[in-house]
Amino acid sequence: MTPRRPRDGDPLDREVDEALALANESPPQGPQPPGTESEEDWADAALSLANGRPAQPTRERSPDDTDGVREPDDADDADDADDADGIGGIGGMGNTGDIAGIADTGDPTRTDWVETALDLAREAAEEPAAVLDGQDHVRRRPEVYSRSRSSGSPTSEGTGTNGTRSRAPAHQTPAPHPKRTPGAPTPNPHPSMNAAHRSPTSWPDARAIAARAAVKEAAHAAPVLRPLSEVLGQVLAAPLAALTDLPPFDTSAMDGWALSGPGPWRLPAGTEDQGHQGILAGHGETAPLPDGHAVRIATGARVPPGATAVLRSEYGTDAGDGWLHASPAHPVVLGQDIRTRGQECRSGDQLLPAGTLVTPAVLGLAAAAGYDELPTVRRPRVEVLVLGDELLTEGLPHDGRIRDALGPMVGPWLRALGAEVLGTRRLADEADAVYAAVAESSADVVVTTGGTAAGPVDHVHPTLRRLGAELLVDGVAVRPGHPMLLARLARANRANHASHTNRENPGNPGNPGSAETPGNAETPERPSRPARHLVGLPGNPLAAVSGLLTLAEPLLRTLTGRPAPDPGPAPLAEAVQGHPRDTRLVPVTFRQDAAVPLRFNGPAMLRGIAVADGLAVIPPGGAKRGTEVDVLDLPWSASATEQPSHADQARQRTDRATDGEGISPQEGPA
Ligand SMILES: Nc1nc2c(c(=O)[nH]1)N[C@H]1C(S)=C(S)[C@@H](COP(=O)(O)OP(=O)(O)OC[C@H]3O[C@@H](n4cnc5c(N)ncnc54)[C@H](O)[C@@H]3O)O[C@H]1N2
Ligand code: MOO
Repeated sequence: MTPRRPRDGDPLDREVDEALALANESPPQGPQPPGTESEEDWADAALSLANGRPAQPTRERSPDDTDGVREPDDADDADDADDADGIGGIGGMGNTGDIAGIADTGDPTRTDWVETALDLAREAAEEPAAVLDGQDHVRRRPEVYSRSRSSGSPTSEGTGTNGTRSRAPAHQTPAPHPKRTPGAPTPNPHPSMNAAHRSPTSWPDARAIAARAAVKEAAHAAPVLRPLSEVLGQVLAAPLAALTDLPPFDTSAMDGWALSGPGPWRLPAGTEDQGHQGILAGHGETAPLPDGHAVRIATGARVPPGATAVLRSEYGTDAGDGWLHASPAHPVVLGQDIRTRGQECRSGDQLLPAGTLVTPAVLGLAAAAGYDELPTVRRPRVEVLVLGDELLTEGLPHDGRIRDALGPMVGPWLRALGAEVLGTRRLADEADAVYAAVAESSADVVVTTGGTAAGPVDHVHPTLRRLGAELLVDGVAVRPGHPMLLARLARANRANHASHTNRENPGNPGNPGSAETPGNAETPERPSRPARHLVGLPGNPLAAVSGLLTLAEPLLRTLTGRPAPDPGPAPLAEAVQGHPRDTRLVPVTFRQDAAVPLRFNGPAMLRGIAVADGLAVIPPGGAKRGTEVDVLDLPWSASATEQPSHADQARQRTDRATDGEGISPQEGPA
């Protein structure tokens, strides 16, 4: 749907993109160009490469490699397979040991920029540079460029060998592009729809903007009181305070006898029969137990007044003579196996903070603590609009058409993030259809898929212009997913929007109607009531996942009242190549606490994310093996359902332990 053409953007981006597009299409030929002198020349280096002249230094060629073109069976191909676009970009960054046959050039800065240009080239390629054969073995398709590598790439953590650059830690704004003026302002986080060009927002900034975008709307949303059976997966709108002591009365922790004082103990007359049930759970208060007496009791039964301990049935002997004896191996300790009233909480104690995700365990605790209903944050209502004429909803791909992978995925993903999904609609690639669907949606958040780029049938931007939307994020410096966007829209108002219909000029993106410049289009509605938001996810499926985690997750987190997750750093099991300027999100799985990057991580692929535990945040420039990187949880991964953050939980666990809570020492191990 989106033709490859230079995007509107800063001239450097265009230059590089053009070079990279060429690099993927032109086999290298001819002599090598002279080495470039500085990082400033990196785009030129990319262009040189694109024009078929491998930049200095070159890969050391094996004796049988005479053509300079990498063939599938070139000596280093096997080791390099993971680096192929879409199949990894993993396992080589700054680690010459991973790459056989690469010369050490002694000019790391120079080589780095060549390297990064080549990485960009691979990333820009529509097809992965490796393919699967029928046996699921990765084979390399012939490369169209030669590459070089040096030891100590300066894109790696630290300063490399020349001390000129250091890797930005995760969650920090990436280092400015070398061609940007040092000290120049960072990209406007609220770029105008009319801006001459759109600078991508840094990935951490994009997440922060998305988290702040709906603060007002979240504050306006009144909590909803709902029965326990309906609130699983929602978020507590108020702290959960105990409505009762827990346990509400002194309770026997074991089946056995309630005792009073030291033994032996006299049993009630007529209880020699072992079938006698004694005090059962669920019974009201019983008569006081006199000193020196015992009575049979069941687990969970109310301990009679005067009882000083419970003796487990296996630790006592009823000889049938009316006396109970404790086994000498198990002397009775005062209070043993009695759960005292209020051991877990006193009425009024705060059990859980507002913002807690309602899990099955929370439902259980709430019920135990006396709740029939819970106050929860109103779930934001979300509508998913899937754009793309090429999409099929069933059967096998045919005639250039493919299955819609996002329709079945995005709604459930948003639901897992706490949204109420009103529905998923598939729309034709028609400007008016997209406009009408967005304009008339009653959802708090409209999530579109596809159509975010600048192709002839990419209708998201034109629709936002027609609606006078405010673009909060318009492109993010993240791979995949960089065309993602976040906009603020006025509330749907059918009468108002009807008057807008047919007034746009979708073919003229330079003539938009915008909140900032009314005049070319309708005067935008300025929201006097809570706004709604639109998240535009790119059409490439993994790029859409990137948009879900970058923009939808923080936006919905605010709207659902959840605390920010703790991404939890993990060491990388393998080096991961980075993008020179953008953050990369790479599916990973955990093995022995290390994040193992998964292959099949290309923008159009879901095979990696389908088996992933999370997405590793690879800072611009890449990350070496062993580097601690943040890993974003997927909404269904175990830690994502823990609320609040891991760190807070650990702190709370410590607090509880030091409060002496947990299993009472008297109760002993079960
Ligand atoms: N000239 C440029 N072209 C493109 C750029 C760019 O910077 N300059 N960026 C590329 C990137 S990166 C992405 S991502 C896509 C984003 O494009 P759109 O959001 O407009 O998405 P589409 O063009 O509609 O689709 C892209 C791709 O994804 C497939 N797709 C779309 N929807 C689905 C779906 N529901 N299920 C499965 N696959 C889907 C679609 O068929 C295309 O192959 O733009 C690039 N172009
Ligand atoms: O690679 Mo695009 O970044 O697929 O979003």
